[in-house]
Amino acid sequence: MRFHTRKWVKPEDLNANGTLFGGKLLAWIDEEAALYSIIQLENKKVVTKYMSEIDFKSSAKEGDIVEIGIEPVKFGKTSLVLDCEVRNKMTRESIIRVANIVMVNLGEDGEPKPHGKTQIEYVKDRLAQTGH
Ligand SMILES: CCCCCCCCCCCCCCCC(=O)SCCNC(=O)CCNC(=O)[C@H](O)C(C)(C)COP(=O)(O)OP(=O)(O)OC[C@H]1O[C@@H](n2cnc3c(N)ncnc32)[C@H](O)[C@@H]1OP(=O)(O)O
Repeated sequence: MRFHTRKWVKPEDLNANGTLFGGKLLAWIDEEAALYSIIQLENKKVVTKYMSEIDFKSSAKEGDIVEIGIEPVKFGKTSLVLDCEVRNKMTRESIIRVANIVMVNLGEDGEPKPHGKTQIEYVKDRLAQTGH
């Protein structure tokens, strides 16, 4: 799994217990999954359809740096299924794992639309194909 994004845990991200608020972490995961899908599917109309069991394994505290990892599990017809893990950058301890996040590719009408993708694509290869 590649850990693309880092976040710094700030005072506004904390719960009453003084640790990272779970809802904030889920918002970061949702945004990461959406951005990953937008880039892979080359469409900005992508929505989150489903998230599997959410397992908070450990917490993070103010000042910690967490990193968000994501990898595709399956390219469906209109969907892209992702696996996501967030871990503490210093200790590498896993904080949360969401094994199945289903993102759906939409057309202009807001209905699911086949994305035509079957595997990960890298931006550098896309640029090479267009002669950049
Ligand atoms: C470069 C440009 C920059 C642009 C800069 C943009 C910036 C961007 C910033 C970030 C942005 C953040 C964005 C966050 C993302 C949201 O927060 S999205 C908001 C929350 N989500 C929603 O509102 C979605 C509400 N749900 C719906 O609208 C409808 O359920 C949907 C998604 C259109 C799907 O409709 P449906 O009738 O269920 O469709 P259906 O054809 O049955 O299924 C579609 C696919 O989903 C799968 N599926 C359906 N139900 C399930 C289920 N329960 N479990 C598993 N899979 C399922 C199906 O198997 C199917 O997959 P495929 O076999 O085709 O691959």
